Amino acid sequence: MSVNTEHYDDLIIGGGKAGKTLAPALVAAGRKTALVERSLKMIGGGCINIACIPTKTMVASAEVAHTVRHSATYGVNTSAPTVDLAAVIQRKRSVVESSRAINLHSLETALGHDLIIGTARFVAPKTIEVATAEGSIRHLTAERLFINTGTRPLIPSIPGLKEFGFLTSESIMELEQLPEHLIVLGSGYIGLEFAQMFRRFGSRVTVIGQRGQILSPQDPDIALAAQTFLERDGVEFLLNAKVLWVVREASPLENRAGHDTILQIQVPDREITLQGSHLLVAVGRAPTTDTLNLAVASVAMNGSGFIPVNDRLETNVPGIWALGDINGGPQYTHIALDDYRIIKANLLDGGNRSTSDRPIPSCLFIDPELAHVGLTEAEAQQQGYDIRVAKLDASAIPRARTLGQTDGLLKAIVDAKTARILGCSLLCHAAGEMLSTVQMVMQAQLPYTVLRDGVLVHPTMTEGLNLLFSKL
Ligand SMILES: Cc1cc2nc3c(=O)[nH]c(=O)nc-3n(C[C@H](O)[C@H](O)[C@H](O)COP(=O)(O)OP(=O)(O)OC[C@H]3O[C@@H](n4cnc5c(N)ncnc54)[C@H](O)[C@@H]3O)c2cc1C
Ligand SMILES: NC(=O)c1ccc[n+]([C@@H]2O[C@H](COP(=O)([O-])OP(=O)(O)OC[C@H]3O[C@@H](n4cnc5c(N)ncnc54)[C@H](O)[C@@H]3O)[C@@H](O)[C@H]2O)c1
Repeated sequence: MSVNTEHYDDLIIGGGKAGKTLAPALVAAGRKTALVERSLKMIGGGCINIACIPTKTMVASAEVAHTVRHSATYGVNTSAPTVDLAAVIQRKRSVVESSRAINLHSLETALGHDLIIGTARFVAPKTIEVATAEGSIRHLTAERLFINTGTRPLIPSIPGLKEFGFLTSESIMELEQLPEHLIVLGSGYIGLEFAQMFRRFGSRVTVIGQRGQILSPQDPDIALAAQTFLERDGVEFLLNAKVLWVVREASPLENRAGHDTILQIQVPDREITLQGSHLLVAVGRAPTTDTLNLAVASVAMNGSGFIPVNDRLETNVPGIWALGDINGGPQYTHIALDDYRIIKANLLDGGNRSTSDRPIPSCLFIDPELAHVGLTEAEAQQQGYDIRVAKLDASAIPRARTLGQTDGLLKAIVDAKTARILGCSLLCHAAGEMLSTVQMVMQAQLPYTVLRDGVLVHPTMTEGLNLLFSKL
C-alpha cells in the first residue's frame, strides 16, 4: 500500500531538551513544523523522564535519610530512619509525571496534531517514515531536519552480562525493594550518583572502576577527595578493575532469597570474585542512531555511532542538523538547551553563534556536590598556561560550619599573566549553585580579584569564593 508523503518546512526527530524547545520557536517563526517523539512516556525527553529530574528527586530522598540518620549531631534526637523505597519511587514518579504533563501541554499547544507519537527512521533523503503509536505508517518530508534522538545505556561486551541480566539507570529507578548489596559497574556520573543514593537508602554498595582514579577527567586531588567522602559514607571501591565474566546464581546465603550476581574481576595483582544482590551497569551512553537508517539520508556517523557536526551543529548533509547528546558533544541538558539556542540564533534570529566559545559547566550531584567549569589544573598545564592555583578546604567557609557541611575542597586555576580564571572545581555543599557565580566572572572576562574582593552576603557558601581567591 502506498503512503502519502506529508510536507513540512521543518521536522524534528526526537523530543529531547533541544528538540522540544526548538519546536515551539519554529512554529512561532511561522514554520510548518512537526516533532516526532517515539513515546508518550518520553514526552519532554530523557532529562525529565529517565535522567536528571528523577535521579535528583531520588537524591533528595537519600539526603533526607542521611540528615535524619545524623540528626543527633544537630541536637535533634530521632529514631533511626527506615527507607520505604516504594514510596521514594512513588515520589519520583509523581515529580516526573507532573513535569511530563507540563511538557505535553506546551508541545500540544504549539504543535497540535503535528506532535506525532511514533518512531522515526529515514526512508529517503530528507524523508522519514514514522511507525506511530496507533499502529499506522506515515511518511514526512521537510526542507530542514533536526535530529535529537539522544542516547541509551552503553552495555559493554562482558561474557555473561547480557545473558544473566543487570540494572540500568532506568530500571534501577523502578526497584521497589532495596538491594542488599548493589554492585555498580562504572565510576562516572551515573555510577557515583546512584552509589551514594543507594548507600544512604541502606544498601551495601561496591563501585567498580576500570582506572585507578574515579571521575578520570578531574584532577587527582579533587577525584581523591570525592572518593574519600563517598568512602566515609560507606561506599566501597574496587579500582583498576576489569570484569572478566558475570553469572547469576541462586543465593547461597540462607538469609537471602532469590539470586546473586557473581563477578569475576581482574585487579592488578590477582583475580577476585565479588558477589552482590544487584548489578548496575553505568559505563557511558550509546547514541540512538542505530535504528534511524541514516545511510539512506547519507548522514555520516563516527565509529561510535554519534553524528559529527560542525560548530554550528550542521551534519555533513546540508539542511540536516544534530542537536543534544546525539552529536557526540558533552552530555548535559544545559548543553542540549544551548544547542537549541545556537539553532535559533542562526536560523531564526539572523545571528552567528557557534559551539566554540561556550562554557561547559557541570555538577555531579553527590554530597558534597562536585561542580566544575573550564580547565582542570592538568589541562591548563598541558595547554602551556603559566598558572596560579588556589585551594581551600570547605571547612574554612563559615556557612559550611553553621550547616555542618564541612566536607569539601575548592580549587581555582588562574592565568598568571591576565589574572583571568581558567577553571574551577568546587567540591562542597551547594557547589552547583556557587559555580554559576564563578562562571559569570569567567564569561565576563573579569579578573579573579572580582571574586576575591566582591562584597558577598555573609554567611553564604558563595562567600567562600572570597576566601578561595584570597589564597592567590
Ligand atoms: C541517569 C542520568 C542522569 C543525568 N543527570 C543529568 C543532570 O543532572 N544534569 C544534566 O545536565 N544532565 C544529566 N544527564 C544527561 C542529560 O539527561 C542529557 O544530556 C539530556 O537529556 C540530552 O538531551 P537531548 O536533547 O540530547 O535528548 P534526550 O533527552 O536524550 O531525548 C531524546 C528523545 O528522542 C526520542 N527518540 C529516540 N529515538 C527516536 C526515534 N527514532 N524517533 C522518535 N523519537 C526518538 C527519545 O524517546 C527521547 O525522548 C543525565 C543522564 C542520565 C542517563
Ligand atoms: N549530574 C549530571 O550532570 C549527570 C548525571 C548523570 C549522567 N550525566 C551525563 O551522562 C553521561 C553518562 O554517564 P555515565 O556515568 O554512564 O558515563 P561517564 O562517562 O560519566 O562514566 C563512565 C565510567 O565508566 C567507566 N567504564 C567504562 N567502561 C567500563 C568497564 N567495562 N568497566 C568498568 N568501568 C568502565 C569509565 O572509565 C568511566 O569512568 C555523563 O558523562 C554525563 O555527561 C550527567
